[in-house]
Amino acid sequence: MISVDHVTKTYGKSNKPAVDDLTFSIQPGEIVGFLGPNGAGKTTTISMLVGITKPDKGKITIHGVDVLRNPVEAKRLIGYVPDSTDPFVRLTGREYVRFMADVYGVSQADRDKRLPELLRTFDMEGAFDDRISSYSRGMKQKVSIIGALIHDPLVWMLDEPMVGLDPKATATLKAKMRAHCDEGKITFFSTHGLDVAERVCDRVIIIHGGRIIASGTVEELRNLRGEANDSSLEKLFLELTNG
Ligand SMILES: Nc1ncnc2c1ncn2[C@@H]1O[C@H](COP(=O)(O)OP(=O)(O)OP(=O)(O)O)[C@@H](O)[C@H]1O
Repeated sequence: MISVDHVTKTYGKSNKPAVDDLTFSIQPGEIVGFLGPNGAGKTTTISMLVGITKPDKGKITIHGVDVLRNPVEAKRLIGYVPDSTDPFVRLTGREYVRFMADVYGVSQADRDKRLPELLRTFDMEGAFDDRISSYSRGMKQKVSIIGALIHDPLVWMLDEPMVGLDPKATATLKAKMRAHCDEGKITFFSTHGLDVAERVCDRVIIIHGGRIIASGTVEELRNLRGEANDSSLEKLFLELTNG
């Protein structure tokens, strides 16, 4: 389970928190979509969940491990796809994934087992020895995903993972997310793709101005708004975020 308990973060001298008293939990087996307009606080939240950004207040635990007190143990549980792979452009795809496998202490046997399958499913066999700087946006995203999954983490934290992916890769990722969570594991991902969120998520959390404004299944959000059964997540989202 992921537990986020009254977490607040204000950057620098800003007088407005980027994330303001956030509380939510995610249960094993759930795919949870994190939605919100630009600047709502999604990346800041994910960055705190993976232990990169330190909250000013509050507590985050991943399967009972406190992200601030036991950062290394917490990071072992997480596969993180950041919203940018830019720092790694000088490496080849293979060097980057090897680096990630080294960081997480993945055995050679596990690499040999997982890597061919990941390369095949994301169609990256041909370009794996090219430099990341030569990759398209979608190929960068795929290599970032492969690097995040090479240690077979229990919890996937994906910051806008579908950006740049073609329809086949998007479908592949969605299927992998479902299979992962059907084993009782967790996927938490941010997205602006409301159609994708509606189809793949067990639950969505909507953040606006650093605060959660809605959380639940699409069905529950419809009931909350008194909407008809065929009301889309896009319609609900626009209504909720327009005040
Ligand atoms: N490093 C930073 N320093 C100062 N302010 C920041 C920093 N990162 C984010 N912010 C501010 O915090 C707020 C939340 O930003 P964040 O990137 O978390 O939003 P987001 O929901 O991920 O947005 P988007 O959908 O555009 O990616 C914004 O007002 C942003 O300007």
